[in-house]
Amino acid sequence: MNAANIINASFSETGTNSVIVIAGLNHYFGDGHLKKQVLFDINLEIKSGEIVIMTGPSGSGKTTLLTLVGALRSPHFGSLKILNQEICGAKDNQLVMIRRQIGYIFQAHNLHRSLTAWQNVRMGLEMHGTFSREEMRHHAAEILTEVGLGDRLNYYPEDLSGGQKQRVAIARALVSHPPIVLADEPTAALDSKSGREVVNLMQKLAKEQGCTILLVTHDNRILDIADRIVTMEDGKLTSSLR
Ligand SMILES: Nc1ncnc2c1ncn2[C@@H]1O[C@H](COP(=O)(O)OP(=O)(O)OP(=O)(O)O)[C@@H](O)[C@H]1O
Repeated sequence: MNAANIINASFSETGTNSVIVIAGLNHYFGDGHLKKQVLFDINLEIKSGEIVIMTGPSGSGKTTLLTLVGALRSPHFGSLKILNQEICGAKDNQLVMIRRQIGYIFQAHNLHRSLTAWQNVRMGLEMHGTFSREEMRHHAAEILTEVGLGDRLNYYPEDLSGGQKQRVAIARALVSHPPIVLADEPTAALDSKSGREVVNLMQKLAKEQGCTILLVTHDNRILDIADRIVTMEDGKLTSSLR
């Protein structure tokens, strides 16, 4: 059984379908007199397959919460369970295992400039170490075709438009069918038409794969893809709308 299977097995044993459970979470930056609390008593539960959008003013703590959910840093106080694994106080190797279950999409697509679209997406599978070279080639080509880039497999990022690059990033995040996808301002660098295409694509693939999405955005034009909208203000979750 590999790392991913161990997590999936323990998740299904719980009988719950909440993939993200946050309770009484507090987080700080800095030390001593520079110590500043940025998240205050966050409580949030996200169910399997839900698309949740988090909005709120700049500096309110959205990205900080997203990086904690992504196991990219450890919370200071409270409880944060991802796929039934406690992140608070988790060891580095446990955090690495959890990260393998999460697809990340950022504002800047973060593609490797020296790799083609196909190679960039294949990287999303290589870290799992469970796919043969042929399977990786096949799955990468298949998902790039699904996002409308079947004729751009061998293009380098610099030869693709902003929207196409973001579609490669979506393909890379979703190629391994992760149970959770986290997206930070995925449309911020795109015009409204490309932004709409990108979120429609994320919604379609997520619903097909049954994956949960937590997406941070200032872009009011894409709020309609959410099953639920939560708002962060001054480090506190202030509202939750369905
Ligand atoms: N690494 C860090 N060290 C110190 N303070 C930080 C760090 N990262 C963020 N902060 C502070 O934490 C607070 C929340 O920042 P965060 O980036 O989470 O907000 P945000 O809501 O995502 O903002 P934006 O919408 O502008 O991206 C801000 O006051 C920010 O200055």
